[in-house]
Amino acid sequence: MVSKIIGVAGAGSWATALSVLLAHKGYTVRMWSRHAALAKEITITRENIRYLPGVIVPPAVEVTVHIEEAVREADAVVFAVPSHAFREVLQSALPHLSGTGLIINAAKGIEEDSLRRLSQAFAEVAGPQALERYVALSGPSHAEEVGRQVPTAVVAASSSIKSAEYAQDLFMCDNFRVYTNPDVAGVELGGALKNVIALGTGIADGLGFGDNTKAALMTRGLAEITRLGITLGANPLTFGGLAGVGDLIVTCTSMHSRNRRAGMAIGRGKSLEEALAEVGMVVEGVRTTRAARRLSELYGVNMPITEQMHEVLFEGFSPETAVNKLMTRGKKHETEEVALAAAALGKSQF
Ligand SMILES: NC(=O)C1=CN([C@@H]2O[C@H](COP(=O)(O)OP(=O)(O)OC[C@H]3O[C@@H](n4cnc5c(N)ncnc54)[C@H](O)[C@@H]3O)[C@@H](O)[C@H]2O)C=CC1
Ligand SMILES: O=C(CO)COP(=O)(O)O
Repeated sequence: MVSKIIGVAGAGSWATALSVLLAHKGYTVRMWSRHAALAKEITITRENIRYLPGVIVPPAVEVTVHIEEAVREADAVVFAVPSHAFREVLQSALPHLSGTGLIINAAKGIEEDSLRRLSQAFAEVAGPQALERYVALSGPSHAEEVGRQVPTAVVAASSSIKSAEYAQDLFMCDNFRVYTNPDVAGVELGGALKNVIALGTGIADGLGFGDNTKAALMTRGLAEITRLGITLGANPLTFGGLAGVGDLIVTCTSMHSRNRRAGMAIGRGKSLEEALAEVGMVVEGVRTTRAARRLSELYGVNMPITEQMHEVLFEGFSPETAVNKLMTRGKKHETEEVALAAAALGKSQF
């Protein structure tokens, strides 16, 4: 059974692409924008020119500035706001949500202060019993391509297989294939941590390095993502899936990636602030670099690329110095540290 009215919290590129997809599937979509001007513009022009130009927004997508209107009658609500806004937006929506509808979170990040994954933030706000209605939607899926109906595959993760399958049915269509996965931690960590590596590959591109460098960063990036993930209780197999290596590939190589584009600007000599202004949309990897570095320290997980990203973004080191430090680290055995993390599996308190 699928729902007829879907609320969407957010009106950026991902919220718009998902709203369009859901409208094409025949649902009524109620999208919430915090900006009245944007809501009005989309309603009149049927296009989100600022965030997703060139994609027609069907009449079945209604735009409102009142979150209660977007979620009140909804059978399921999709959250597609930046991860740092998720908790706050959820809190404002919560009193108006039905007690039974599905909550699908499409944001990719880790809370910077609490170090919580977004399902953990959700449980704190809505109560742990509500987690069975929570689904994390992740995987390689740039809004610009989903908006053009380019074939795309993603993953819906939930502790409840029923909820994951409900989300699968909700989104699945000829050009949007949805897999389910019970490993919420792995799916959330894969989706968040790949953004740090994408900033790094962007910097490498901006510096004028080649494909060898990119492949090295992606592969060793996946190794450190997997190490942290395993330590935090994720299933190692998830990192070989769509929310792991799949999203890492697309974000590190795509011209659409906001994280990669911000990295490229930094590699070409721009400051972080200049790079963020140039991209003009949320660059999740910046906050996630801080969170991931703190998690790596807290849990004693070696994450050299994340460490260097932190030095470049926040400690004033040059990208060239970071590359040099990574290349001249002590000799390593390729799989040793992942094996150690796997051996410690089950010991995490997080
Ligand atoms: N753009 C994409 O292709 C994809 C994005 N995502 C994830 O979706 C989330 C949203 O990303 P985008 O749509 O790209 O961002 P965006 O920058 O295109 O849009 C962000 C939207 O959130 C609103 N917003 C910003 N701060 C807010 C706050 N404090 N409270 C409420 N609303 C706020 C903005 O006004 C805007 O409407 C991120 O976590 C991102 O990683 C996931 C998959 C694909
Ligand atoms: O997560 C994404 C694609 O799967 C979007 O990545 P960016 O935020 O870097 O554009």
